[in-house]
Amino acid sequence: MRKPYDLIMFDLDGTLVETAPEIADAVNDTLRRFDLPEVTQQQVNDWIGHGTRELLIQALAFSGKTDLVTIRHSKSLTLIAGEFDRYYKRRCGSRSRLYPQVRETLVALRGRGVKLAVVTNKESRYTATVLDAHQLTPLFDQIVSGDTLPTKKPDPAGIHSCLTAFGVPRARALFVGDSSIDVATARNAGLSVWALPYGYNMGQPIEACTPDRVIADCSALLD
Ligand SMILES: O=C(O)COP(=O)(O)O
Repeated sequence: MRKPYDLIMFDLDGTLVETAPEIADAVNDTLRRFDLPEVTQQQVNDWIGHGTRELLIQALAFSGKTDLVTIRHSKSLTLIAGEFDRYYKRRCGSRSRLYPQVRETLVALRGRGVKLAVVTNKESRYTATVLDAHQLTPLFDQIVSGDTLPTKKPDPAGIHSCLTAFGVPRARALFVGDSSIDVATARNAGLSVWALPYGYNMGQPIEACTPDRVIADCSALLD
């Protein structure tokens, strides 16, 4: 069986799993708990990409009619983030779903001997919960979350750590994502990048960040 790449790295939110509905639920659980107005699903979609803590900070700033710096320095942020943590863990798996062709493609790629990794900005405790909720964990050889390394995407460190772990040269590796952050990460690592149009790209069409290919779904990785 043909093996076009030895290693394929995937973004998580908006690429493998549609996570935004339950993230919005957990954010709004938290806002209600602190008597703050709720935010919309579209706002949550557009805040995804920089990690879940950053998304919560955006929501608190919008809902509390204040700015991001004030929220970041607020004494209550630790308490609020702790409550969010509780709500999100409870919501994980409740309204998220795998995008079409994801599981079939991952299984088929593994069958061809391709190493598979997740490189996400989501914090590791949430990454693990989401992957476990969808029985995806055993399909990956390596998982790099937003707090695994000192830097997160678009820094290429996550990609570099996967290339090193499997001894794969850049030309034999591919990054697959849904956002300008993913495209920038791959470019920063000198890697090819394919993008999915159905995810979360901060309200912008994915074509705008010029990935090498836009694919309709993950099954294109098997062509
Ligand atoms: O948690 C986020 O905001 C982003 O996660 P992603 O890197 O998997 O898109």
